[in-house]
Amino acid sequence: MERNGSASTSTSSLFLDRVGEVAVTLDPDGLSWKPIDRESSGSSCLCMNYRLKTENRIEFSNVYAVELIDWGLIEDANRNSGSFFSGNKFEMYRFVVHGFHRGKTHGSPWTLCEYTFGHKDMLICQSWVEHLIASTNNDAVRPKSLLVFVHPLCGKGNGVKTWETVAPIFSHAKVQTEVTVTQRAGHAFDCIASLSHRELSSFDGIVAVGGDGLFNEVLNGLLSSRHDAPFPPSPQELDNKSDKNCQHLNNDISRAVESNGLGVSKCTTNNGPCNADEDVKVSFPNDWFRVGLIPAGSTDAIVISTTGTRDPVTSALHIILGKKVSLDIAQVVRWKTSPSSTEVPSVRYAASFAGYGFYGDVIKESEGYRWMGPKRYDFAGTVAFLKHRSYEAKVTFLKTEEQETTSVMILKMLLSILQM
Ligand SMILES: Nc1ncnc2c1ncn2[C@@H]1O[C@H](COP(=O)(O)OP(=O)(O)OP(=O)(O)O)[C@@H](O)[C@H]1O
Repeated sequence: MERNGSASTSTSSLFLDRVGEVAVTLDPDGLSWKPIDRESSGSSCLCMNYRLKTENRIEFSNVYAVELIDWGLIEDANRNSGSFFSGNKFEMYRFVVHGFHRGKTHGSPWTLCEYTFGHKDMLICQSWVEHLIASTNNDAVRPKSLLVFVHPLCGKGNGVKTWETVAPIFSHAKVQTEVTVTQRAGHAFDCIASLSHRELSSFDGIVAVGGDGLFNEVLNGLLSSRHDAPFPPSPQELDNKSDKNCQHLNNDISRAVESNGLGVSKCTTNNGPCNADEDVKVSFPNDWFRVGLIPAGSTDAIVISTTGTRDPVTSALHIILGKKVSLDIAQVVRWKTSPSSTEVPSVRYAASFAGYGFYGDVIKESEGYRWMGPKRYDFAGTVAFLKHRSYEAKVTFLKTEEQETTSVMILKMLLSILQM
């Protein structure tokens, strides 16, 4: 690798698979190469008097892995033409730059690409790999170890196949994955809920390969015992208190959330959580643990509202690059029905929607028709509709301390429309 005039740029002559010999240049933002056509120069191969053809380039922000691979073949674009590439000269040390092309708009899928470079000197290949890894790796944001749950029956039954398609992307990027193929509904929930804080903190995140239902299990498994915020006031409390008292209640809740330290894991280092078992407590939300979703379900509403496309490769790349997107989570609390009951309320979390009444019936009904694939929702919806049940609900809400926000105004308008 030769340094050019500028300290931040280096150039070497390497071989690029299916192209031939190229002059490769590394700059602060990416890697470019220009084919070297020695034949047309009519000079010896020691001379760098080459003709420049079209230039090619990949930005580091579009590289997800760089790997040194075995000694092996590099093909010339023109391998039957009897050019400088012949016989054993095809064999050399090689490294691969794994990248991708981003879609032009949000919601277009990202497509994979890879470039295999070679050189007869292994040290030169090694030096390129080291430089490229140093330029592309952002240890602070990329996950290193992930727990993966695959739902084999999701969508059209392609969960395992979907994982097999994206698994090589994780392995090229040296992201370790511990994979569980679910055996039953609730399997992922049970596994995650039963992990100790220490076990959970040994992973950078959890990935669901499936649909919204599996993601929901992952979310609930994570939050069921680790989101220790106080409960919102019960309907009874709301009924019994005046508006003013409710305001106090609301303030109490906010204070309790703050004093619980919600939002920070209690023991963290710059690189994430520390590992002294008794001191580790993983609580949510926090800014290091990730939850990812590789779409393979029937509706994939969560993926559509995040990456914008139902493409497993695009989601895998977002996860590997450590891309973050905030997701609103609703906490749904079902209160005890008898005033004397000492049972704690049952709590669930929802990421895409929480349904009561008709929606609940549709989902329950649709489970029996899973063999229909996504069409089961239309069928179950029609059946639930024809049953013509009615559902009772009362909606109450607390005002925030600030003046009424637009959303509260809209909610009020909606409520008054419903009451008409
Ligand atoms: N091995 C399994 N066998 C049966 N049910 C499972 C299994 N693993 C997970 N489940 C349950 O199946 C439900 C639906 O799964 P998932 O959301 O992955 O697929 P989907 O229903 O096809 O997609 P979507 O939710 O996007 O419509 C989940 O709520 C989950 O609890």
